[in-house]
Amino acid sequence: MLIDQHGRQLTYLRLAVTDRCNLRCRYCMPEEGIAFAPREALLNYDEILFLCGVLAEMGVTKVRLTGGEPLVRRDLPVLVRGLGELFPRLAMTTNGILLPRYLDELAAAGLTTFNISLDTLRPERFFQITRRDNYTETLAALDLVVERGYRAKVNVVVMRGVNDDELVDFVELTRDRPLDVRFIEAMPFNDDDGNHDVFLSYDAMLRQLLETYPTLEQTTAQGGSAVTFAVPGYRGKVAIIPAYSRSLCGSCDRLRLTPRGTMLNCLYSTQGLELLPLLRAGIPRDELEELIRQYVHGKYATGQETERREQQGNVFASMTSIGG
Ligand SMILES: Nc1nc2c(ncn2[C@@H]2O[C@H](COP(=O)(O)OP(=O)(O)OP(=O)(O)O)[C@@H](O)[C@H]2O)c(=O)[nH]1
Ligand SMILES: C[S@@+](CC[C@H](N)C(=O)[O-])C[C@H]1O[C@@H](n2cnc3c(N)ncnc32)[C@H](O)[C@@H]1O
Ligand code: SF4
Ligand code: SF4
Repeated sequence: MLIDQHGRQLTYLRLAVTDRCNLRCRYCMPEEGIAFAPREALLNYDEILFLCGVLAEMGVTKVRLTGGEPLVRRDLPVLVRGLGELFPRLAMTTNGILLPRYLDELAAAGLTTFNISLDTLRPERFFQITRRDNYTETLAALDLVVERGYRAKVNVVVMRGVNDDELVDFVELTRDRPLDVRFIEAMPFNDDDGNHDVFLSYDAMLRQLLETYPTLEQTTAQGGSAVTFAVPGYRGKVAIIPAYSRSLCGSCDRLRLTPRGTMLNCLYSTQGLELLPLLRAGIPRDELEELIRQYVHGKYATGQETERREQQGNVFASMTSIGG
């Protein structure tokens, strides 16, 4: 089992398979992109599956594919088939653009839970936020996933003065559809990303929701990445993710693997365990397991503590290097 020094068991791996993306969301990546990893700097599928086999034996039961945009990595369904043999729970976070093309193959491989990122329901605003013109495709992906009966969540990064006038429109999506709409705090990850300027806190979002929906009920105890609510009578749920406030760290069960093969024990970690060179040097499995065990054990109590102890200046050019 993977247990940290605070007694939390880590059972959930967020696997970022690429740092590339077909969008350029302003809160995530600079317009010109970043210095993307060349192919040889990425973990290949054999390496990913080997590592995942080790982690499955150490108690990881759930994997979420993320990125960058996971669906731009070539032959992704091949990887998903391999992961499907290792883990009972497989999920993906995606911008949806390529999802209709791969949905059947992914579902056959065991992937039936999709978090789709969509920050606005207005086409012209979609272009302003993502710098690309794919509103129709993203919406079509969401419709398709719901129509096929798969579990779907909609991720909305809320930005003050940009899309914070759309919270009610998003909640209304849950009236007749079994969707979770999740409002996410915009997380600053370096000094230049502009996310401080548009930040709207968990508390401010909740206040805004209660003005229109005074009967909003909290439906979960705190846990996972979100606090979940429901409007009585609506089919779906509404949630808020305190990505920056970090109020849910006490029950954190997450471990991350970056596209370049670095293990991170927190979203706010910058000094991870670099596994790619170790794998390529042929590290014996028992030594690898011991290193992972020690690294996980050192996980700090909160994201704030991780940030305080580890971050030195602008380390990440983009959220795509971490996977969110
Ligand atoms: N602070 C913090 N934020 C997180 C963490 N995991 C996810 N988030 C935030 O939540 C956003 C949405 O994450 P998703 O990729 O949809 O995954 P998830 O919320 O873990 O999804 P579930 O498995 O459905 O709970 C991310 O972009 C982050 O901003 C976490 O461990 N810590
Ligand atoms: C990095 S993306 C990768 C997966 C996929 N490309 C997508 O957008 O769904 C994962 C999640 O992180 C969120 N995200 C990216 N940058 C963020 C930021 N600065 N603050 C909060 N969430 C962010 C995205 O909205 C998305 O829901
Ligand atoms: S949030 Fe997702 S879709 Fe948007 S740029 Fe980042 S990786 Fe791409
Ligand atoms: S900030 Fe770090 S410790 Fe807190 S929930 Fe996120 S990954 Fe876990």
